[in-house]
Amino acid sequence: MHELSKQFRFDAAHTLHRDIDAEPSRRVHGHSYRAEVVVRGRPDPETGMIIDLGHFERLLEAARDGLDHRFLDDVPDLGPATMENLAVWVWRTLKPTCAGLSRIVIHRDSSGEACTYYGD
Ligand SMILES: Nc1nc2c(c(=O)[nH]1)N=C([C@H](O)[C@H](O)COP(=O)(O)OP(=O)(O)OP(=O)(O)O)CN2
Ligand SMILES: [Zn+2]
Repeated sequence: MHELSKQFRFDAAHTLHRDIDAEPSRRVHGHSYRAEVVVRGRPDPETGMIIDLGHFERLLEAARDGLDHRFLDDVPDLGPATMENLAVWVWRTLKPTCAGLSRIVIHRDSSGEACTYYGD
């Protein structure tokens, strides 16, 4: 069994209601994110690939389009724009087209934070 991964970056703004550092979090502010998408499977014996990385990149474009340079508070079905919810949103967006989807990791590199979602 193999795992193959590809990443995309997006920059987005949001507000967040929380009980610590509440005031700056409630103001509109932005983050740079890196999303890592992992698929799991056996390479096709003829192609030697789980999925061609060119196809993989095109599938990921749908998720990137929905998040990059967006106000995340307005993204349908996201809920509070936490890394947890972003991971679920990317999973739900890719699941119908991305066979063998195994996990989504949302990174915020500037602060050394990451959240991983393995599906339900
Ligand atoms: N469990 C989670 N907790 C928090 C999340 C999250 O996604 N999941 N997100 C936030 C906020 O986005 C908040 O803006 C982060 O604030 P803070 O950690 O104070 O960091 P900075 O805004 O200073 O980070 P930079 O990216 O370096 O500007 C809070 N909690
Ligand atoms: Zn934030």
